[in-house]
Amino acid sequence: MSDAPLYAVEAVRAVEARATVRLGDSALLMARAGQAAWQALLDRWPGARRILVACGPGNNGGDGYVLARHALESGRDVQVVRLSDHVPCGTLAVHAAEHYVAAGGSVVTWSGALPPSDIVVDAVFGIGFRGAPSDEAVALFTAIERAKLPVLALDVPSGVDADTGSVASTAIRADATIEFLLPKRGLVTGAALDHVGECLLADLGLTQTDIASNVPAAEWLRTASLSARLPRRSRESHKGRHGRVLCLGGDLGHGGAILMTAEAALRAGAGLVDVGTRAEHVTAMLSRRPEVMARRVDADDPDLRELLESADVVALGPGLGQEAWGKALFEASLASGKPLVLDADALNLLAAMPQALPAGCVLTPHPGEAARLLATDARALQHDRYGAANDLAQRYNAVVVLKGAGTVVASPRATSRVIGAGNPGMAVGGMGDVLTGVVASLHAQGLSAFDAASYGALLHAAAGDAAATVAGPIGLLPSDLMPELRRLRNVKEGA
Ligand SMILES: NC(=O)C1=CN([C@@H]2O[C@H](COP(=O)(O)OP(=O)(O)OC[C@H]3O[C@@H](n4cnc5c(N)ncnc54)[C@H](O)[C@@H]3O)[C@@H](O)[C@H]2O)[C@@H](O)CC1
Ligand SMILES: [K+]
Repeated sequence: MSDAPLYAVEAVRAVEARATVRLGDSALLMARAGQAAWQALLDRWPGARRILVACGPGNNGGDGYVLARHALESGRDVQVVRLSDHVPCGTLAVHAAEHYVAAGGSVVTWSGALPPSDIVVDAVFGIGFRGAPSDEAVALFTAIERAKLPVLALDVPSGVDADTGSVASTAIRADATIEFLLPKRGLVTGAALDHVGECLLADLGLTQTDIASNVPAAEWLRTASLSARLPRRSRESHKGRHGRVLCLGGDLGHGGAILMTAEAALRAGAGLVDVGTRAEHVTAMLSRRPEVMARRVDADDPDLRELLESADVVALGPGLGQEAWGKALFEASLASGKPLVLDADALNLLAAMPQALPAGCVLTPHPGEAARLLATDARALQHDRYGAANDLAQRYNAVVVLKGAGTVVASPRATSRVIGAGNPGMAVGGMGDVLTGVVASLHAQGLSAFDAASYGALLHAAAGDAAATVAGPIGLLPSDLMPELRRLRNVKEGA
């Protein structure tokens, strides 16, 4: 799969309105949605005989009634279940329900137990879902989950906010979700990823004119497009042409962090990599990775100034600590005016001492660090990852890589990007140190801060996916990514 534009719900509604006018029939999109969903169900679960369709009150429920009618007309045993207050409202949903009943379909009000079935179709809420589900809806969602049947969600798994990716306390977990019209940005990041299952798209016959002026809210980056985005090398190149990265960090007890950053910078193609760290770590680093130029640095050290001067990009933060030594390195780096990639304790120091950053900086916070920078809490921040990443990018006039499932990369001046790769095995200490090195490396090799952050995050996630294929995601180590970074960095465009 290649990169794809993603849309906000407001844009989806505008496009729907334009397509409806063009088609001259307000019911046609719903008819196509229900038909496409029925076809998707047949393709994936051809043996399903007993089909349970949970229908809500809005047009998502309307899509469910259309699917139910197709299933009925195909000779399946169909049951629509709805909550007592989920009587269809709105002309389209009312007509779809009437049509289903006229074809001989039955509807039962949910009484606390699910009728026997082979598959559940979730048509309770779509893009119109807001707030929290009622107690009755929570009980229905819980019963569906406990039934352990395959679930096909129509447009959006009910309980998920298609705009922000925020998930209600209880929400449908689908095996597959068939989105209608356009892919929605909320379904590819954060907690939503645990609910969508396989994502399918039915564009319902949209034309480019329907989409027209609706700009995408985000761009979804996929591994397949990675090789085309990375800098190439000419045959007559030399080490001075591929950027010099200075990695600063590794306070006592944390020397491994900055070594992983440095090694990742090399594996991602930087020509020269220096490390400024504690004297105690230098010998160990040189014996483990002699290609790294490791030196002791201290505050007000002429060596530190010299290192900063010769660097193209500074990777600052892994294992830095927040004591006097770390603070001195942090302050010297900011004063140098060099482009910085700030991670870990460099972000914590920035949160404690907010200040303007030099041009071309990248921040790589996990949700906890981002929450500290925005003076909020991580749970609240996770309810709107796009909003949080954008707020940070504006506040610091820097590129922001908000890590976590569906990493969001925001720039103060461009449409956000979301990483469509990565796996839960990457949730382990040290992965962020590797990411910092990769981003700094690509930045030093000439990519802009935004491209280095985006394609660096994609390269890192793709390397994590490749490494996880060896023996599964659990137990994956950051060092396992190193050979994969190298391999992916050398994949030829189009290969
Ligand atoms: N927008 C489009 O482009 C198209 C939309 N279609 C379908 O229509 C859906 C959107 O329809 P609607 O705008 O009617 O919205 P939904 O059907 O998603 O949900 C809105 C209904 O749910 C209720 N509701 C929302 N949050 C609730 C909560 N927390 N507790 C209880 N009730 C709640 C609302 O009061 C309203 O009755 C799409 O997701 C899609 O499935 C399709 O028919 C085809 C085209
Ligand atoms: K749904």
